[in-house]
Amino acid sequence: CRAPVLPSRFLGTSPRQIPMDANFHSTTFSEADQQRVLITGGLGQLGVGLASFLRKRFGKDNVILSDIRKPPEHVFLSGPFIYSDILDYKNLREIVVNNRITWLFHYSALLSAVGEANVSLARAVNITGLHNVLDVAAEHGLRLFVPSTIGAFGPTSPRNPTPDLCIQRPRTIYGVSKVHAELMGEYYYYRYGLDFRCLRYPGIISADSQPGGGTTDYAVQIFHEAVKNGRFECNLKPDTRLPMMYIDDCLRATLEVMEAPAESLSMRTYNINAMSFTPAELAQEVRKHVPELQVTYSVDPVRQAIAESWPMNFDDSNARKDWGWKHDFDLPELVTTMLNFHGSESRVARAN
Ligand SMILES: NC(=O)c1ccc[n+]([C@@H]2O[C@H](COP(=O)([O-])OP(=O)(O)OC[C@H]3O[C@@H](n4cnc5c(N)ncnc54)[C@H](O)[C@@H]3O)[C@@H](O)[C@H]2O)c1
Ligand SMILES: C[C@@H](O)[C@H](N)C(=O)O
Repeated sequence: CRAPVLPSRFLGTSPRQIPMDANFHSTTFSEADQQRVLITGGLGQLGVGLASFLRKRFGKDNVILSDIRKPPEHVFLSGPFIYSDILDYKNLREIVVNNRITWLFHYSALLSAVGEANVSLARAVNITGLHNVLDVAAEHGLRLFVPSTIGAFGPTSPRNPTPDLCIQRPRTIYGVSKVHAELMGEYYYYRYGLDFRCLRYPGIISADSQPGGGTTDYAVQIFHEAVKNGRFECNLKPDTRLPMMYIDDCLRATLEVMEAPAESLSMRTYNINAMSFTPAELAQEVRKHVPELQVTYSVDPVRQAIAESWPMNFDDSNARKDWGWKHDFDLPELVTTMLNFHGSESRVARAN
C-alpha cells in the first residue's frame, strides 16, 4: 500500500506534508499529453542523442538538455540548453518549476573507470546527486528515468546469463551507486508513489559521440582507429565477453519504457540486451570490412578486473515479455553502421 506523504525536505521553505489524497498531477489531460522533458548530464556519450530522439517525439522546445559543461556550438544551436549541477538542489528545483518539467531523464554520472580514479567525486555525483533528483521528482510529480548498468552486478552474480533478480555485490563505486539508485527509486515508488523507471544498459556503442571513461569504451574506440589508421590497441583481453548495444536501440528502449502503460510494468528496473561479444570477435567482424586492421592488446588491469566481474550475457526476457522490448542491431548491423558513419566522416575530412 503506497502512501504519498513526502518528507519535510520537500516543498523547501514550507515544511508541510502532502496529504494522502494529494493529486500530484494537477495538469489537464491535454497538458499531460505534451511532456516537458529535462535531461541531466546531457553532454556525455548518450545525452545529445537522447535529446535529438526525444525532440522528434515531443518537439524541439519541449526537451531541455542540461550539464555543467559548455555545450559545443551544434548542440547549443539544436535546442534548449541550460546549466544544471545536480548537486545544487535548489537550482534543480528552480529549473523543474520554471520550465514546467513533467519527465526527467537523469544521465549525470561518473562511469566505472573514472569513478575508480575519483571515488569521492563519484560518490557525490552518483549518490548525492541521485538523492536530489529523486526528491525533486517526487515533490513535483515527475516521471523519472534513471539508467542503471551491467556494472550493477558483481563477481558473485550469475554471469552467463545474468537475470533481473539475483545477487548484486558490485566492486566499483559506480556499480554500488547504481544498485543504490535502483533500490532508492523502487523505494520512492512504493513509499511515495514516484513513477520511477530504470533500465540496466549494456555497454553502449555510438558513432558520433565519445564514451565518458568506462570499461566498455574499447568497443567505440576500435571503429575510430580502424578507419583512421588501421590499427587499434585494446585495453581488455581478447576473450573478455560483455553485453553491448547500439545507441539507437538504447534510446528507443528508453522512450519505450517511459511510454509503457504502468500496468504493463511488473518491475521498475529491467535488464535490456542486444548482443554480447569479445574484443577478438568484434575485431574479426570489423576485419570483414577493413581487412588490414591490426589489433594489439595492452591490458589495463583496472578495466580488466571490472570487466571480469560483470555479466557476460544479459537475460532481458522480462523486458521482452512485459513491454515488448526487441533490439534491431546485432553485431553485423552494428559494425556496418559504425563503419559507414566513420567512413563517410573521414571521406568528408579528406575532401576538405
Ligand atoms: N555509455 C554507456 O555505455 C552506459 C552504459 C550503462 C549505463 N549508462 C548510464 O547512462 C548515463 C549516461 O551515460 P553517458 O555514457 O552519457 O555518461 P558520460 O560520462 O558520457 O556523461 C555524463 C555527464 O554527466 C555530467 N556530469 C558530471 N557531474 C555532473 C554534475 N554535478 N551535474 C550535472 N552533470 C554532471 C558530465 O559533465 C557528463 O557530460 C549514465 O548514468 C550512465 O551510468 C551508460
Ligand atoms: C557499461 C557502462 O555502464 C559504462 N559504459 C562503463 O563501462 O562504465
